[in-house]
Amino acid sequence: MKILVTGKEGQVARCLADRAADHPALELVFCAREGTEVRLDLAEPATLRAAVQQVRPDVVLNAAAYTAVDQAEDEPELAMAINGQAPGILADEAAKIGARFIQISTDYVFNGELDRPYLPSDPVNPLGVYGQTKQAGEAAVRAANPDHLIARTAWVYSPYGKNFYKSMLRLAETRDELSVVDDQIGNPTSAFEIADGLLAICDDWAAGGRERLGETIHLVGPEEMTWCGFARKIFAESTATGGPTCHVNAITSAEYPSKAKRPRNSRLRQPN
Ligand SMILES: NC(=O)C1=CN([C@@H]2O[C@H](COP(=O)(O)OP(=O)(O)OC[C@H]3O[C@@H](n4cnc5c(N)ncnc54)[C@H](OP(=O)(O)O)[C@@H]3O)[C@@H](O)[C@H]2O)C=CC1
Ligand SMILES: Cc1cn([C@H]2C[C@H](O)[C@@H](COP(=O)(O)OP(=O)(O)O[C@H]3O[C@@H](C)C(=O)[C@@H](O)[C@H]3O)O2)c(=O)[nH]c1=O
Ligand SMILES: [Mg+2]
Repeated sequence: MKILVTGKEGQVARCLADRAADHPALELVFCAREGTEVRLDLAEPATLRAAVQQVRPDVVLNAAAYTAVDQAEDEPELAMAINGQAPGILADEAAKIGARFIQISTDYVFNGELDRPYLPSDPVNPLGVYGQTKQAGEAAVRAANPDHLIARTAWVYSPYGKNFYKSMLRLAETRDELSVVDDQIGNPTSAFEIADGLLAICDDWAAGGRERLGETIHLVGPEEMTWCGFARKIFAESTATGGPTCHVNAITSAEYPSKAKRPRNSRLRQPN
């Protein structure tokens, strides 16, 4: 089964590539703005339709996105084109050739006011531009292609790209103290867990199954903690392996001003 993956250097895309060898029934074709045989720019609709027509996959997996949460507040139109509109165009082109569509979405579609982990059925109400654009992307995919899977994840870390885990270790090289917010709680998620979860579903599809088709699921790591707790865990592990460490001060979100407001409660749960 051929899977067209958007993005190549992103965290999830790199982990999908690393895991591909464990899934002999799946052939992954990566496309990005540059450096790939098939060129795809989510901000250029013509390249989306052309990429799907050129590769003619069985599944399109959209692993690329505009992920700069604060910067999105300053360029909402570009973020909306990439996260809100492009997924619908790709899902529509996939539908035209009978291909299924996988969209990755985020905890930031919720406002975080609920006092329990969010279920897929809970209403969305994003606080910032990034979340609004990802919500629009979800809606566009549902409307364009009934054979979709929307997998919401959160707080992604990996050895690749930019993420909180790598930022903490990098900052610790030059600092012996950091202040990290302790009033936002969520589920840190390894990009490898996301890759494994999505590829297991694709294996089912390749074998003729319809697992999770038409569903919105929550695919996150098993533990819940605050960003401050996550930072302390990162340094505890780093210390144990002789890596850099750092003292972590707990602060409130009000003490860490940022352009975009983040949800207080980002926890996601999958009911079954
Ligand atoms: N990171 C996180 O904490 C979370 C991420 N998600 C979602 O998971 C998915 C994967 O995220 P993650 O792997 O962390 O993302 P990354 O930020 O690591 O990578 C994003 C990728 O998207 C590509 N991209 C950005 N703009 C375009 C464009 N116009 N055309 C083509 N490609 C583009 C980037 O390419 P380039 O290298 O060229 O810039 C990059 O490869 C996304 O849908 C994201 O919204 C959900 C929850 C949490
Ligand atoms: C670097 C740093 C961050 N923080 C805070 C800011 C923020 O609230 C939190 C995490 O920082 P980040 O920059 O990783 O936050 P952010 O980029 O908002 O992370 C989000 O990215 C998008 C793509 C998602 O979809 C979300 O699930 C989530 O992972 O930690 C500190 O308190 N101290 C620090 O020194
Ligand atoms: Mg960030």
